Amino acid sequence: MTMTQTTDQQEQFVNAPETNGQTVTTDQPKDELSLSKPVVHERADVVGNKVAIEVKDFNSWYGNFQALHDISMNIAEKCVTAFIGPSGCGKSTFLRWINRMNDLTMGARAQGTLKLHNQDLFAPGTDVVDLRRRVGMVFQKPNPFPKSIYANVAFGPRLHTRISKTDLDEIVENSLRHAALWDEVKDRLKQSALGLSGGQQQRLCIARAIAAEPEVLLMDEPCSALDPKSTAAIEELIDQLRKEYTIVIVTHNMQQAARSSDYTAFMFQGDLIEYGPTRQIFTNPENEQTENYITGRFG
Ligand SMILES: Nc1ncnc2c1ncn2[C@@H]1O[C@H](COP(=O)(O)OP(=O)(O)OP(=O)(O)O)[C@@H](O)[C@H]1O
Repeated sequence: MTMTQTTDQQEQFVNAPETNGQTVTTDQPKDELSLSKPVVHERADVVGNKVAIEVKDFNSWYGNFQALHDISMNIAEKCVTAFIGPSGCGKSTFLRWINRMNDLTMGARAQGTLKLHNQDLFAPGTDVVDLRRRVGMVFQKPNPFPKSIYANVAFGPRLHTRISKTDLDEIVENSLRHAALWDEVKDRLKQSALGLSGGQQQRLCIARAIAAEPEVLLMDEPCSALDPKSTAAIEELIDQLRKEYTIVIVTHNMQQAARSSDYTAFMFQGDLIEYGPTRQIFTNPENEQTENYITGRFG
């Protein structure tokens, strides 16, 4: 993997990239919607919040195909940041670098700066297993292990620490409570997680991520496989979790982004087009592409 190290410190402002000569051309066709210039935010979208994740001049490729172009942004601590944009624009690719899941993808490589709480995620010697504990991930399709409900939640703590049964019981209960699932499963902790409904399985996956005491929770379309009631439960949960965790969510659901997030990033064909407070993006976007997308004119 090629990484360019930079020594830049955290900046208390957000930069969306310009389409200057640095942007590498992809083989992806760009239609007329991409012709308007990406907005440059000069300042302050996360002012008032600490920066959890710092991204600077971040590029990513799959083989020769460039999937991300010069992404520069700060992601606020203990806030919800939503990534929106049409299919294939690079949302998941970006998310999967934050805990280096893309290390596992053949041909994936990245260049640029990505820091979590000022720690370079690509610095030599980075403990990727620990990074994935610090940056938990919840996927589109609930993916509980074929184990008991208890064992699913206990999995991370057992992996990372030597822990007594009493302490583990406490972590399991707390995590399930945090994930708003305890009352529904407390009498069947030893039963298979696969017997839970889809919505319950997704909350179990969130409990499993929380049990490892992460700093960041990544959620890649966490509700797209769920019914409206389960979706509402997850959104309510996100609202609770934002008090303790930095949450980065990818969603195709505009209402969900508008309801659940503090900041929204709009991406198109690998570029970060616009980024700012969710209210501003949804009520007064600066870029016509953003407006076209959120009003459903494409995507
Ligand atoms: N493993 C891979 N190998 C090659 N190309 C890939 C791979 N994964 C993604 N891509 C390409 O990278 C680009 C960005 O994909 P990505 O999945 O990040 O988009 P996305 O915005 O999350 O899309 P969606 O909303 O459909 O999930 C797409 O053109 C996609 O085809």
